[in-house]
Amino acid sequence: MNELFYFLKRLYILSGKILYLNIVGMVLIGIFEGVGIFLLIPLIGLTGIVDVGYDYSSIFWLYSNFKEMPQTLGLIIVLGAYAFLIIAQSYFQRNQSILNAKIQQNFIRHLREETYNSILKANWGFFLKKKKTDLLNLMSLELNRVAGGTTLFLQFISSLIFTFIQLCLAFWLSASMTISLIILGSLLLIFSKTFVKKSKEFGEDTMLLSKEFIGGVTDHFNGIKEIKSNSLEENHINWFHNISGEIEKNILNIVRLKTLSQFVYKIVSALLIVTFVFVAIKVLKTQPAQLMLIIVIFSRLWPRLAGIQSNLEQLSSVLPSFKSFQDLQAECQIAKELEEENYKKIEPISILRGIECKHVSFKYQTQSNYALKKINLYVPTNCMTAIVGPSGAGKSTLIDMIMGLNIPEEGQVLIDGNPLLKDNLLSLRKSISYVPQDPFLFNTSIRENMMIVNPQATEAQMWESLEFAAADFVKNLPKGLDTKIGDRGIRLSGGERQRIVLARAILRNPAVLVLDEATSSLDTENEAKVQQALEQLKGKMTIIVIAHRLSTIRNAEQVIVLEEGRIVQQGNFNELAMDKKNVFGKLLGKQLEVMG
Ligand SMILES: Nc1ncnc2c1ncn2[C@@H]1O[C@H](COP(=O)(O)OP(=O)(O)OP(=O)(O)O)[C@@H](O)[C@H]1O
Repeated sequence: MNELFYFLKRLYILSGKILYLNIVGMVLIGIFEGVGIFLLIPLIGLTGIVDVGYDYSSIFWLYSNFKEMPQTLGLIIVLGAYAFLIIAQSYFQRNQSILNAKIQQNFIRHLREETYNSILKANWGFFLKKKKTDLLNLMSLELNRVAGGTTLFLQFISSLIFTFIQLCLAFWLSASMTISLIILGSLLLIFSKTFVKKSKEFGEDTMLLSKEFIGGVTDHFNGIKEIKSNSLEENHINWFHNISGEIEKNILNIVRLKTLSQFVYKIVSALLIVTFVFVAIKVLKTQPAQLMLIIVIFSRLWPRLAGIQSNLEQLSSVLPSFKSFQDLQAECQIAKELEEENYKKIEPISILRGIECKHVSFKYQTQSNYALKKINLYVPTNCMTAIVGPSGAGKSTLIDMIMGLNIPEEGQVLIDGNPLLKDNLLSLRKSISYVPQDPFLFNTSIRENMMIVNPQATEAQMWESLEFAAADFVKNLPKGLDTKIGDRGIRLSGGERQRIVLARAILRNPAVLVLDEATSSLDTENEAKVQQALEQLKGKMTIIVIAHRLSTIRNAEQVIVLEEGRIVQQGNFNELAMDKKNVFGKLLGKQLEVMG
């Protein structure tokens, strides 16, 4: 129940006054409904049309006045009063529904924004641990379940208030009968405990299944090319068939449980009512009018109690979703890169001398071996530094370390001699443009993709960057900069995508340009063009390049050679190339062999 109280607290903080207003509305509706029901029988009785066989003077002060009135007038007044109560109740009910929706939507919007913000503001370590599709599932399906849970929760409060008011009125009419009713109601709620527990278990299953479903389907659609080209459709269709079956089974289990609890609940209530009526007539010698009241009390209160019990079950099945939000928020809090108020003040850092790694070691949480071991490295400002080495040597890990994504386990990263800490981490990233091997483009126009990094960029600046990145093919597209490029830029070739992302990186005019295999998909001609462009940047920008194709780094002022997480060589391209026996010489030798 912890998570429920946590969300109740959040609901209270976020809704404030509106929640009080809603509760007042609930109380009013409860009173109108209660009064309406309890007045109906005695009021009709006092008009004399029906003999209820009971004198209500003791409880209804109006009774004696009405007795003197002509029957028709009395009836009109009584029915008018009843109609007024119904109208007032419906009016408040409508407003309360709107208030409920406002509270629910406000809460969900905050929860959605708050979770999204805290996810985006978490550090890189958080994303290395998390499955993206789990986050997607949480932000879509689970959020909807939490939204449903908030509605249930408000309904639950409303049922409790209604029950309380009805019980007060019933108590006023007959204390002994109401006490017996409360005892019976409590017995029923205790008996519902097993159902509530089982509902929670099914709720957990629902959450796991939807996680698996979203994860699987997203993976399949992301890898659709591999699926189609390797004829893997059958495997995936089978997987989908199985998970759909499990989802169906889970839903049916929930419905079975819900209907079973309702079924048992109704039978037990009927038996209790029968016993209660028997005891009321035979033991307590209750009068017929009071018996009528008992039936009214039962008929109104029992469905509400059944509602509370079913609300409890449904709420329990949503609790796992509440809990996963609570856990995620706690995880994000731990992984937070910077305090909220400092986010707005981030300015790009100016690096005057260079970035240094001093005795840096790093290990991924899931690995037993160190990905980087005792790295000592200096990246001078406005020079080109290349990082080379065999696959898995730790090149990308090192770049992620320099960008402040990976935090060293030992050693330090220094910017102009100052340690890279939480305070200057985001400022450093503001001055970096990073181009990965598999560049990411948004499903929109080239123009919008470029403006994401620099919303103030002029058309001329955009063309200049595109030209710089040898992406002048954009000129020949029928819609030029306004060409829509599809999901992740699917309507462009790999090389075209790389050039646009490179142009985008340049448009940001960064102090540091990081290229991780950023020209691997380019043909020789375009690669040469990019080489020339990078050459122009030398002396104006710090460039860090990872490249398997060693021709790309021919002009680098410094080459760092990594092997199994260690720097094994360091120096200028030509110097390193001379020694044919070392790692760099061998890498170069192999590439020349392949090229013939
Ligand atoms: N997210 C991760 N979680 C766990 N281990 C990782 C992760 N990323 C990389 N590694 C491991 O760290 C080591 C270095 O990987 P890294 O990607 O830095 O190598 P690389 O030199 O860039 O390789 P490549 O040239 O193939 O891209 C490898 O052993 C790899 O398996």
